[in-house]
Amino acid sequence: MKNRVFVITGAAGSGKTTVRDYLHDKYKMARVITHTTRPPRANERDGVDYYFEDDKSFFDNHFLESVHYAGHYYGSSYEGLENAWEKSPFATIVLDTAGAITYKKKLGDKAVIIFLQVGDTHELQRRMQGRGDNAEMVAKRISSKEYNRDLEMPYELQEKAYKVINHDLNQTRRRIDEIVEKYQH
Ligand SMILES: Nc1ncnc2c1ncn2[C@@H]1O[C@H](COP(=O)(O)OP(=O)(O)OP(=O)(O)O)[C@@H](O)[C@H]1O
Ligand SMILES: Nc1nc2c(ncn2[C@@H]2O[C@H](COP(=O)(O)O)[C@@H](O)[C@H]2O)c(=O)[nH]1
Repeated sequence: MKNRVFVITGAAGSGKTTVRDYLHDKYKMARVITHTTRPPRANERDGVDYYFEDDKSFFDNHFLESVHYAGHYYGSSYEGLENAWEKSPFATIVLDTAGAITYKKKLGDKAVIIFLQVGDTHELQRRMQGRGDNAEMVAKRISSKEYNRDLEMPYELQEKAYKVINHDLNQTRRRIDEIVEKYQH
C-alpha cells in the first residue's frame, strides 16, 4: 500500500482532532505529533498532543512546514512524518489551512486533504467552550485572522481537498469512511 498522510484541516473547533482520533482508533493510522510554542491546555501532554517548545527550541527542528497562528508558532517536522510512516503506511496530521496547502504542494497525491466545515460560528464557539477552553482564549482565537481565514476552504485547496460538513458526528464518520475506502486498495 502506498504511503499516505491524511491531513485534517479547518477552523479551530471544527472537529479536526476528533476526526484525527477516529482515523487513529478505527484505521490504526499513526498520528504525526506537531510542535508548538502555545502553552499546553489543562488536559494536554507533551509528546502526546504536541511537542511543547519555547521560542528558541522551536527553531531547532527540521520543519516540512511551519506557521504563525493566533500569536504562536506551529510546525510539523520531516522526522515526525517519517516516524509515523514507519509505524503505518497511513498517517494522519492536524494542520491549519496554510499547512495543508504546503503539504499538498510538497507531497502531491501522498497528501489526502480533508477540510472540515461547521457553518455556524456560534456553534464553533460553543464547541471550544464545551471542551474546556477558557473564555479569554476563545475570544482571542475567534478574533485572529487565521481562525477567520480557515472558516472557508481556501482557493488553493479547491478541487484538491474533500470538504466534510461536521454537523452530525455519525454522518461525518460515515463520510470519512467513504473517503478512506478510496485509498485502501
Ligand atoms: N459533530 C460534532 N458535534 C458536536 N460536537 C463535536 C462534533 N465534532 C467535534 N465536536 C466537539 O467539539 C469540540 C472541538 O473539537 P476538536 O477539539 O476536535 O476541534 P479542533 O478542530 O481540533 O480544534 P482546534 O483546532 O482548536 O484544536 C470537542 O469538544 C469535540 O468533542
Ligand atoms: N500549519 C500547521 N498548523 C498546525 C500545526 N499544528 C497544529 N496546527 C494548527 O494550528 C491551529 C491551532 O491549533 P490549537 O491546538 O492551538 O487549537 C489549528 O488549526 C491546528 O490544526 C502544524 O504543525 N502546522
